[in-house]
Amino acid sequence: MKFTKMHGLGNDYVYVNCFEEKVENPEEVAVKISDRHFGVGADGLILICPSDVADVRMRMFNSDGSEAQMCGNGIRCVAKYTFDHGLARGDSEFSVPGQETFKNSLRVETGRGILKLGLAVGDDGKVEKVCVNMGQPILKGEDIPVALNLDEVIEEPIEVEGDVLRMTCVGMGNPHAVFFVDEGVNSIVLPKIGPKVENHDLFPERVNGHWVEVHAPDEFTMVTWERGSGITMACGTGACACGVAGVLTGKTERVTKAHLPGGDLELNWCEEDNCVYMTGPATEVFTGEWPE
Ligand SMILES: N[C@H](CCC[C@H](N)C(=O)O)C(=O)O
Repeated sequence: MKFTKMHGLGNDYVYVNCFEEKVENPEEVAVKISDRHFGVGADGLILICPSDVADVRMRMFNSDGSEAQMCGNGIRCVAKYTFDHGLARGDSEFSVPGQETFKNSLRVETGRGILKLGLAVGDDGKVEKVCVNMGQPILKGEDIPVALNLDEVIEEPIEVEGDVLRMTCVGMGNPHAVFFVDEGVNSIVLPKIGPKVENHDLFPERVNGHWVEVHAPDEFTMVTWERGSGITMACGTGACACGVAGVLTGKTERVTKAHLPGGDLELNWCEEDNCVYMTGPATEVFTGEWPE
């Protein structure tokens, strides 16, 4: 099975072009291929598949084999692969309301519907940066899902490891729990608190956890414990959830820069269409053959 290793800010996945390859049991392949000692090494597996309703379809599997509805860093790499490898032409325009316009765009079918994205193409004709319309944030507790009968989950108390933390929950197709910390994100012991949050009883489908330090109304730093993958260098859907949580809690504005361990993402929760726009890089590292 041919694969391409790509990453978005160090959130790295093994990508398989399913226009050419067939992956029988992606859940099992994801676990084996993600192993950083006995496999290729990645945060998971992403399949780029034909679609009847968009240019391509993305299926995303965490390193524990669980399938997720969306992946922000992943969809930027799917767009880059699709354009660079000629799976689709991407020759229609894309614009962020009141902001920049991209002359190349693609539509990707995901677990949360069809998402549109703009491509910034370099002089070499390859995609360098992608602006994704990530859709509208999901705020109602039961839709995120989190077992709280609330229309919005903002700074709600949750007991973790004997401590009471204040949690803001946002869905981006997948579930996110956001914790604002005053003492700085370097104080967070992710291997200890991450799994407790991921598997907390309040989350029927588990959850991605993020700890956020706000520096200014337009800038924050975040660290992540991902559902199904643990600590990652970046989480695109998570960054969007943190950007939305910042507005809901009055801690940040709608346009923010997120600093993640692997680099920065530009976020804009657009008032005009209530959609979250995320802009960041996508990188192709190497290709290879997986023996099975
Ligand atoms: N672990 C996530 C999927 C990957 C999300 C992340 N890598 C991103 O860039 O959005 C989940 O199970 O919901």
